[in-house]
Amino acid sequence: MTITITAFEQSPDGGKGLARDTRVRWALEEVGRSYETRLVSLAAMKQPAHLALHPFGQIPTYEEGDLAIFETGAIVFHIAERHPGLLPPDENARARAIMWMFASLNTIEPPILDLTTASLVERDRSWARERLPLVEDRIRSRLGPLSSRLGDVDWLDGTFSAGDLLMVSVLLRLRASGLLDEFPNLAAYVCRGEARPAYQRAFEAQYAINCPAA
Ligand SMILES: N[C@@H](CCC(=O)N[C@@H](CSCc1ccc([N+](=O)[O-])cc1)C(=O)NCC(=O)O)C(=O)O
Repeated sequence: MTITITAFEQSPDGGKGLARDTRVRWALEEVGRSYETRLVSLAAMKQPAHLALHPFGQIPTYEEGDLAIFETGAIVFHIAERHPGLLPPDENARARAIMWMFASLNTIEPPILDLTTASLVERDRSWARERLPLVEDRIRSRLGPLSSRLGDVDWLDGTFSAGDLLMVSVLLRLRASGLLDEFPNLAAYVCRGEARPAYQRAFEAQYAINCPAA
């Protein structure tokens, strides 16, 4: 059955691959599944047709037959459960890969999202300059243990998994801040993820939408 995802008609990042449809594209490319993309404008996201699919009026969503789901982590997990290549067959290794999926979204991403808020949404507030270093230090308090745990291996738990896909995707958003460079093994880990042919196909697909002339 055809898989259809939704993505920004024009991504606010101009095609840098930071919007969450890239994570779903990457997962589908890793398992070799083709998919269609329905592009949605910011206005259309808030209209009944899309809200019926995504109660919060966002992207991405995932449709296949009579299944329709939202929430990137759930979509990636759904893809990983139904196709080999993103979760190991060994039960304990599979549980650890799922652990890293949750860790990326629940432990690592929240302070990174807070940095986006602090540096973009709140930057003109009187207290913004005072708050920013606190936000950055909360990110460092997560990156430090993650860096130590990764050490000098390629992936978080043996072979590449959906846990790495989501962790690399979360860390990618930090690159512009310079914080990632304070942890060279994490910066190298992100580059390893970006070097994967599946990621490159996913990136090119979203880039082609946002920069068709290029
Ligand atoms: N928890 C949900 C969050 C989904 C979400 O935040 N979607 C964003 C796009 S990806 C987040 C995102 C947006 C923009 C950039 N960027 O760099 O420009 C990066 C990431 C969205 O639809 N925003 C429109 C809205 O909320 O009205 C999930 O993981 O699926």
